[in-house]
Amino acid sequence: MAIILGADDAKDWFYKGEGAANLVLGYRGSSPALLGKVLRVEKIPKGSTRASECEVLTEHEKLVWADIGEVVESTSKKVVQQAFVETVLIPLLGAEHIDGGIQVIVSREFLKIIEKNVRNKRPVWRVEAAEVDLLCDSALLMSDHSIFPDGSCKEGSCISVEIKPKCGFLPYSEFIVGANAIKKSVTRFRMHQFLKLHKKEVSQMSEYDPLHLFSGSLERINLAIRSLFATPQNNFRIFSDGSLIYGGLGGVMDNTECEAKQLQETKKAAEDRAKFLIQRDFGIQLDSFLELIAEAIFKSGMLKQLLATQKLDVIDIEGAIHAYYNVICQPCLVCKNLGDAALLHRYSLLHSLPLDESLKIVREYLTAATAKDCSLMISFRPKECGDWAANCISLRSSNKIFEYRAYYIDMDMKHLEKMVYYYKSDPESLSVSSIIENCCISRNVM
Ligand SMILES: O=P(O)(O)O[C@@H]1[C@@H](OP(=O)(O)O)[C@H](OP(=O)(O)O)[C@H](O)[C@H](OP(=O)(O)O)[C@H]1OP(=O)(O)O
Ligand SMILES: Nc1ncnc2c1ncn2[C@@H]1O[C@H](COP(=O)(O)OP(=O)(O)OP(=O)(O)O)[C@@H](O)[C@H]1O
Ligand SMILES: [Zn+2]
Repeated sequence: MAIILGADDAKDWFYKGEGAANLVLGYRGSSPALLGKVLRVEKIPKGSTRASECEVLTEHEKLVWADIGEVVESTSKKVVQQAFVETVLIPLLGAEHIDGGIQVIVSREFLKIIEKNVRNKRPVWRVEAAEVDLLCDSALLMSDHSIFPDGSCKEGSCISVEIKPKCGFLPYSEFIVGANAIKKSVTRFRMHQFLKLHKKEVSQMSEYDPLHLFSGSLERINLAIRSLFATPQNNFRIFSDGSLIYGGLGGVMDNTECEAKQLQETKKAAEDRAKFLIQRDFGIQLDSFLELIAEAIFKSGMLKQLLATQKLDVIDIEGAIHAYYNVICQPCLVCKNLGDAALLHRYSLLHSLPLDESLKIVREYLTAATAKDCSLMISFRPKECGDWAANCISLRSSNKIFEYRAYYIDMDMKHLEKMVYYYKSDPESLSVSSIIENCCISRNVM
């Protein structure tokens, strides 16, 4: 029977977290069909007039995603998203770690009450940026990946982590112009860190280096996990029995308006609490827990598949943007403003590609963009007895065995029109990072 959530159901849902585009709610009611589930509700930027419920694929997007079948004719964005996961992502990432979820019907009254109930739990900057999209008539119901699903997890025995790994490789495209060559040696994540610091969105640079996490080397993965713990920002969270115990709720942990001392104290308190719960529930030290996470990432092979999907972005946005203009059949605004004849010649090769090749470049660029922005959730519980299974890890440092479950979350299809934003947002972070980097090199402080 189809699940329909109305006004009376709203009290059973509580704020669990959010990203830029969705609000995620946990369930505390008594319906067996909803226990252990989360509800992912779409948001809309404040002041936006876009009726997201009605917005399906544009004519150009239909061309790009023609391979995903009749769904391109669908009148529901949700159906298209589901088909994107099934037809595009599962073949690339494997079905084992993907939970597509199901769409459930939600009434406008339900959404209105939810919006009101969760407002004071949300970070202020998220409230100012976006609100629940009241025009949406459905939401995504999926398993809560911060807990084990079978209910056999006794209280205090499940600890999970969420990691947003971001882009794990350096681009090497021939279409990257000389002035942007820094992209080939400094990760996009690091450049964004400079930009975020400059804009005061974070109070310090992250120590995390995606190249370590994606390296395939257990030693470097360990290093990456330690850095994520040291500077979690919006890239790392820890949950105990589904409740957040470490990392920022709904956004970055840093609050740059806080006094540095206060920030340090808050961080230290969260760190102490995480250490305490890990010791109490798993009987291991923080160091061993971080090692457990690294082992699970290494063993699952998830980042290998994720990296391969990210690398579908072969020619970088500096190449793909020209294919985008081919797809939308408009004069290329990049080439239009270019005075360099050699560059114009290089890009003219892209403009002379047949349409199906341009479509492929754009489709793969957008697929890679999803893979660069998704997260992993890995939950752990001690394995007390029973058979050794493939998803078990024997922790050398503590002589204990743990079971893990790992999932990708946030697999949303990126809009075609975002290609222009990707192209335009590049120079901003490039200019900030190269200025700061040059300045640091000359002062020898890097
Ligand atoms: O552009 P990026 O790399 O900063 O990624 C955006 C993320 O910023 P981040 O750097 O992870 O803090 C951003 O995350 P936050 O809002 O910063 O938590 C979103 O995930 C955004 O995706 P969308 O707008 O929901 O489609 C992300 O946009 P996409 O680039 O993935 O489209
Ligand atoms: N299936 C799940 N189980 C448990 N928690 C979840 C699940 N899905 C999402 N969450 C929590 O909700 C938060 C927001 O979800 P999600 O990343 O899907 O939002 P988003 O708006 O699409 O993110 P982004 O900013 O990357 O676009 C996550 O960071 C995570 O903490
Ligand atoms: Zn062009």
